[in-house]
Amino acid sequence: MSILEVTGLTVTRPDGVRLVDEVTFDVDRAEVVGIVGESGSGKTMTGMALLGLVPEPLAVGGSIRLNGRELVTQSQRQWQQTRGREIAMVLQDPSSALHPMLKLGEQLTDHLRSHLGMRPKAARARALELLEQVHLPDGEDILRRFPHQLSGGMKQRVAIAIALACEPSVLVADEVTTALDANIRVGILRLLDELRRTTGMGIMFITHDLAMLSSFADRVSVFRRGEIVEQAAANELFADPQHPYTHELLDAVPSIPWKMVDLEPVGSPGEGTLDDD
Ligand SMILES: Nc1ncnc2c1ncn2[C@@H]1O[C@H](COP(=O)(O)OP(=O)(O)OP(=O)(O)O)[C@@H](O)[C@H]1O
Repeated sequence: MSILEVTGLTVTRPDGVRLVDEVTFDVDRAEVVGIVGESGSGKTMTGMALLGLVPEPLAVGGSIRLNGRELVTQSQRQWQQTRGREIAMVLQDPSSALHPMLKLGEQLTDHLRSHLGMRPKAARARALELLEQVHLPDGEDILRRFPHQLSGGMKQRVAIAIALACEPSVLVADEVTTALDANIRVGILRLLDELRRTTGMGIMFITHDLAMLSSFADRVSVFRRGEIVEQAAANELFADPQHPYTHELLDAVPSIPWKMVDLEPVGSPGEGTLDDD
């Protein structure tokens, strides 16, 4: 059974315009589902709907079942329980997940204390464990730093560590590599690839970069104007795209460099886990 089943999801403006229009897809355990499409096609809005974060006065309809439980009809209080615990999100700008004036140690342990009710000592130990899980060496040192003292790639790893804290079943990763340099981007992809294997977490990976999905995603959904126009296993989609819009997207990619990147295990020689810039 899929851990996440989205059926006929809609996000509608008060004037009746649908920003997300009858979207249906699912995510299995340890699976990466790529969501691709042009700017404004409803990718982020779909991700926001999965976390109960669609702003008023927009209305959400359809069904989102997570681990068999319906989310669309739940109360704000229930959403607060679901967010972070069962489903988490990482965004393009890691700074949005981090308070600029607080040391990372404080932020990580506060998060663990408030979400899991951990005591200070246990929260600190868990924070170090999480930093190790995202391959940030010298966790003690990281915990003493402020966000601005880390590179973009390191900050994104910390944001991922925070997202992992409550061991969510699904991670929504929205353009998480877009702001990063190419080599650091590969490091983050390898990390996510490792995490889904080791934790069983499903990943909904939103990107405008179809090429990137060729070596990373198991399945791909192509969004256009709020709708899914094509949905297929990644290898099928790249080998034999069906929809004219998918052809258009593929034609816009000069080559598929990522196809050549066989994702190696994280921490393998040459990756450089400490991606300071
Ligand atoms: N708060 C809002 N109220 C009304 N419309 C909105 C709101 N936020 C976004 N939209 C509109 O919803 C549509 C879908 O936006 P969304 O951000 O989901 O697109 P996207 O595919 O993620 O694009 P991008 O790749 O640029 O992030 C767009 O037309 C956008 O203008």
